[in-house]
Amino acid sequence: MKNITLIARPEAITFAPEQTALIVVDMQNAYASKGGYLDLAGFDVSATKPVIENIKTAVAAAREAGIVIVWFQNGWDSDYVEAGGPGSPNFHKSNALKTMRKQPELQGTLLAKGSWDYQLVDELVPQAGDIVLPKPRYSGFFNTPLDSILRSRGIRHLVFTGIATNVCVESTLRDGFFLEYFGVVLADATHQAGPAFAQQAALFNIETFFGWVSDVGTFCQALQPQSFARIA
Ligand SMILES: NC(=O)N/C=C\C(=O)O
Repeated sequence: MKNITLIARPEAITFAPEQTALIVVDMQNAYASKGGYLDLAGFDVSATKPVIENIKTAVAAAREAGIVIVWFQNGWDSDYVEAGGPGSPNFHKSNALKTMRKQPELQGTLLAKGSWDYQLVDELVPQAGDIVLPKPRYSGFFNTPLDSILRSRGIRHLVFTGIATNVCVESTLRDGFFLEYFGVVLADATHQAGPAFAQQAALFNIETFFGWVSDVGTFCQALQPQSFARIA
């Protein structure tokens, strides 16, 4: 297949579709829906609808171009054994766990496997051939088979979408950088947890130190000739 050149910041990046994965990070009700974990913990999720739509567009374009789609779901068993106890920093820093300690009636609901909160939003549905991976911490590389799955397919480029830009997207892209993956974020297919400056800071860090930043329209445009070539 022909290489694709994506216009991005700080410069364009070229990749082969068969060596690329589109990573959709944690598009669960917890992170994108009213009544989900972030909302209950006091984070603003009012602007996530366009992000969901943009991810849908990016996923469709990537699939058409032969790019593998990896969906992450963040969370733990409903007894929170996988979340770690007081000996884990996650126990102290996870705002989901903290929210449930403050509001014990929520215990067993936030980010618990099998719950509505854990489910991907209704608008985003993995298809046969996609890879769906649970993850127990912010980085998608930690305690998951992601690295071996990517290596076994010769994948070297990762295009990131999802929530939250400044937490799980950035953590996964950074870990990927250390493992020699090229990471690109589609900015309008991501949303931060926290104030707008958290989004700007994450994107600044990524484009300056760890990877590249582009957007969904530019990504689709870059893939389009590929799609036409495949159809013709
Ligand atoms: N998916 C994420 O970026 N998660 C951010 C915070 C959390 O899970 O507590």
